[in-house]
Amino acid sequence: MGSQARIGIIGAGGWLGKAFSQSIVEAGIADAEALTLSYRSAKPDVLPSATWTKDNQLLVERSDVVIVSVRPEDFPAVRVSAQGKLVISVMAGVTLEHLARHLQTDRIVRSLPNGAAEVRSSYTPWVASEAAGEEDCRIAQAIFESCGTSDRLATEADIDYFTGLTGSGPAFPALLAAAMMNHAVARGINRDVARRGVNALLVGAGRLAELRADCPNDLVETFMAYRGTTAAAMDAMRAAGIDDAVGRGLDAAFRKSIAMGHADAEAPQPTASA
Ligand SMILES: NC(=O)C1=CN([C@@H]2O[C@H](COP(=O)(O)OP(=O)(O)OC[C@H]3O[C@@H](n4cnc5c(N)ncnc54)[C@H](O)[C@@H]3O)[C@@H](O)[C@H]2O)C=CC1
Ligand SMILES: O=C(O)[C@@H]1CCC=N1
Repeated sequence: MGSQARIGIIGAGGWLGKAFSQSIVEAGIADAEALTLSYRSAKPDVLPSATWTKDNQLLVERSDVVIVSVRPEDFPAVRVSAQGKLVISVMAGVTLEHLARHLQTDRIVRSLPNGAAEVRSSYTPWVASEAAGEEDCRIAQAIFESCGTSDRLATEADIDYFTGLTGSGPAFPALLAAAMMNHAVARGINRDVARRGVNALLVGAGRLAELRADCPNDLVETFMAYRGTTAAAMDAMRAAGIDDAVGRGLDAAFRKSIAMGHADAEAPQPTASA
């Protein structure tokens, strides 16, 4: 398919759809002219030389690869036949089996990027259906790596697990940062100063992790070794159950992803295409 791959993105006006459409062009996987992008209400004002449409069946017909990037609850209303096409889903909880049945193709890649795709720093795990060939997997991986890093996983259950671990993952440092900011403000620290300080440490911690490429446990141990303020804080956080809280959160995300897949299986079959 090379640089002239014809790629369609259903839901290209959204957070991930917009990020992928831009990163695909930036990485030279497809020219903007080879992209067909769909939206539901207002036409986005990015990539003006791509073809923008509200007609998802037209999008499929104009594309060799179709990326589905609508919210899971909006997927049943996407009534298209993608027979013979490679479909790449980024939707949480929608199984390979449901994708194949609903979109009428057996060439499927199910993936789970994260919101850092917007800054080309997603981590995107993925699995492929049996009928997806080597070239299908190659282009899928190139698309994922246009906005970060990626790994092919062994099983679909692993995708359900990674949905919480890395798909939802950027929310968790944000949750920690929000708790820190709330604590600072409750102590009477000026809100803007607290926001700048906490945002800066979030970015700094990310850059440190990128530079050192350590296992997170090693970074924690480096701080613990001072036996100073940081160790006092982390000992107190662990005693309060931070490891247990994180484990419970990841288990809840895994269960939710599996439950979304079961809800799909029980959903009524689509009756029409286009
Ligand atoms: N945002 C995130 O951090 C992550 C999201 N995901 C998954 O990616 C998918 C998209 O998520 P976001 O981009 O965050 O959601 P979003 O709500 O920003 O984007 C979805 C877009 O799809 C459009 N849409 C809905 N039905 C449509 C239709 N029939 N035709 C054309 N466009 C339609 C909506 O108007 C919206 O612009 C979801 O399924 C989500 O589970 C996966 C990993 C991370
Ligand atoms: O919360 C969600 O369902 C989506 C999938 C992973 C991140 N956002």
